[in-house]
Amino acid sequence: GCSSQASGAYTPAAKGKSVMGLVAPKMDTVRVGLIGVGERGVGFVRHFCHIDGAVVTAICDTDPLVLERASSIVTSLGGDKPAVYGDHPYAYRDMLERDDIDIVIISTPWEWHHPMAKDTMLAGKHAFVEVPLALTVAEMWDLVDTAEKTQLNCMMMENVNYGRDELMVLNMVRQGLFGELLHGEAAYIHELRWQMKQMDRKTGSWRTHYHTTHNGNLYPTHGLGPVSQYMNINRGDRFDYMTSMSSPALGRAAYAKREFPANHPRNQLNFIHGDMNTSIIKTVKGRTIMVQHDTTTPMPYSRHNLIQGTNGVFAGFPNRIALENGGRKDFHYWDHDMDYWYKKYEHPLWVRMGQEAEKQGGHGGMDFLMCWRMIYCLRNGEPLDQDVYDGAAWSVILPLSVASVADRGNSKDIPDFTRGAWETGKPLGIVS
Ligand SMILES: NC(=O)c1ccc[n+]([C@@H]2O[C@H](COP(=O)([O-])OP(=O)(O)OC[C@H]3O[C@@H](n4cnc5c(N)ncnc54)[C@H](O)[C@@H]3O)[C@@H](O)[C@H]2O)c1
Repeated sequence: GCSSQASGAYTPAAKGKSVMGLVAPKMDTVRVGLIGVGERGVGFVRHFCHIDGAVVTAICDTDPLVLERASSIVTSLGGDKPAVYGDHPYAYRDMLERDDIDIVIISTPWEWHHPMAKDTMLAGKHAFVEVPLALTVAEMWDLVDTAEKTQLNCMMMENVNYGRDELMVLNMVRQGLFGELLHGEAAYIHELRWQMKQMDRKTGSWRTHYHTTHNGNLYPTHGLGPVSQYMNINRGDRFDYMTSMSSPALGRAAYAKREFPANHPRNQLNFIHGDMNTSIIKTVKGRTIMVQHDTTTPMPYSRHNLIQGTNGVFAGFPNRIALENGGRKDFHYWDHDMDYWYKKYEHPLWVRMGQEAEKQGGHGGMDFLMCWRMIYCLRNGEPLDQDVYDGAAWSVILPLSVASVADRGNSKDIPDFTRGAWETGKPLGIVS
C-alpha cells in the first residue's frame, strides 16, 4: 500500500562515508537488469539496446504481457534473450541474486521504489530509480544510509535534467548570464485525468489512488531537478525549509462523474489531492523556488523552468528570455527567438549527442541522453550527474508538502541529506 508517514519522526543513522562524487570501478560492459517494464520501463529496454557497452541481461515484471513484450524487444534488436522474472511480487529479489547484473533500472509504481532500490544495493548492484526516489522522509534517509553503507550509486533518473532547453539554461547560468541567482520556478502541470480510465494495467491503475491518500505535491522532481542544478543545490547551497498550500480538489470527482457510470469504481473514490498545489522552498543562501503540481485542470503543459537573477530571467513554456545586459531587446520585452540563444549557448553534451538523442526519442531525446550519460559515466569511471542526495532532496518535497498543507501551510524543515557535505560539494560541470 501507499504509506504517507509524516516528516520528522525518523532519526538518521550516524554519518556514513559520503557517496557524493562516488566513482564506481570502471565497467567495460554495463549489464542491465530492469524491474518494471510497463509504460515507462519499456522505453529503457529500447534505449539500453541502442547504447554501446550496455547489455540487458534480466527483466522482472509481474505482468506477463509487458514482460514478454520487453523480452522480445531485446531479441528483436539483436540481443540474447534476457532472463525473466515476475511470478510473484518479490520475484525481483530472485533476479537480484544473479551475478550478471551491474545496474538495476526500477520503473515500478511509487510505493515500490524504496524497497526495490534498497534491496538492489544490498544485493551489491547500483540502483537507478524512476521519479520520485521514495515517498517518506524515513524512506529517503534509508536510501541515503544504504548507499553510504554499501558505497553504491542510488541515482534517481530525473530525465528532465537532460532536456535540450534545461541543458542550455544550465550552461547560461554557469556563464553568469543571469547574474547572481535569486529565484526559480518549477512545475509539473500536465493534465492526466484520462489515466483514470486505465483500470487493470498502466499508470492510472495505481496512480489514481494517490489522489485519494495524499494532498500536496505528488510529483515534484521534473521541474525542480533542473532548477536545483542551476542553483547548485547540494553543491554550494541547499534546501532549508518549505511551505505548501493546495487548492480545492474538484476536478477528478467531476471528471469521474462525467466520464463513468454512477456505480463505477472511479465514482466511489474520495479525491483529496488539491487540483493545484503551490509550494515555496527557501534555500540556505536565501533563494526561493516556487514548485507547482497540477495533473487535473484543463490547461497547457508546463514545467515553468524559470530562473531569475540580478541581470534577468529565462522562462520556459514557451521559452523566452529577458536580460539587462547581453540581451537583444530591452528587458521589458521577452525575446522569444531561441535560435540565436541555441547557437550561442547550446550545451556541449547536446551539441555532441542531440541529433542521436532526438532520433532515439523519449521526451524529445532527454530519456536517451540520460541513459547514454549513465552508461558513459559507468564505463569511464566518472561520477554520475545525480546522486542519492539529489534524489532525496528533490523528492522529499512530496511528503513535506503533504505535511505543510495539513498544517495550514506552516513551514517544514527540509533535511540536509548530505549531512554537511553540500558546503564543499563541487558544482556539476558543463560536461561534453
Ligand atoms: N521520468 C519520466 O518522464 C516518467 C514518465 C512516466 C513514468 N515515470 C515513472 O515510472 C514509473 C512507472 O510508471 P509507468 O507509467 O511505467 O507505470 P506502469 O503501471 O505502466 O508500469 C509499472 C510496471 O511495474 C510493474 N510492477 C508493479 N509491481 C511490481 C513488482 N512487485 N515487481 C515487478 N514489477 C512490478 C507493473 O506490472 C507495470 O508493468 C513511475 O514511478 C512513474 O512515476 C516517469
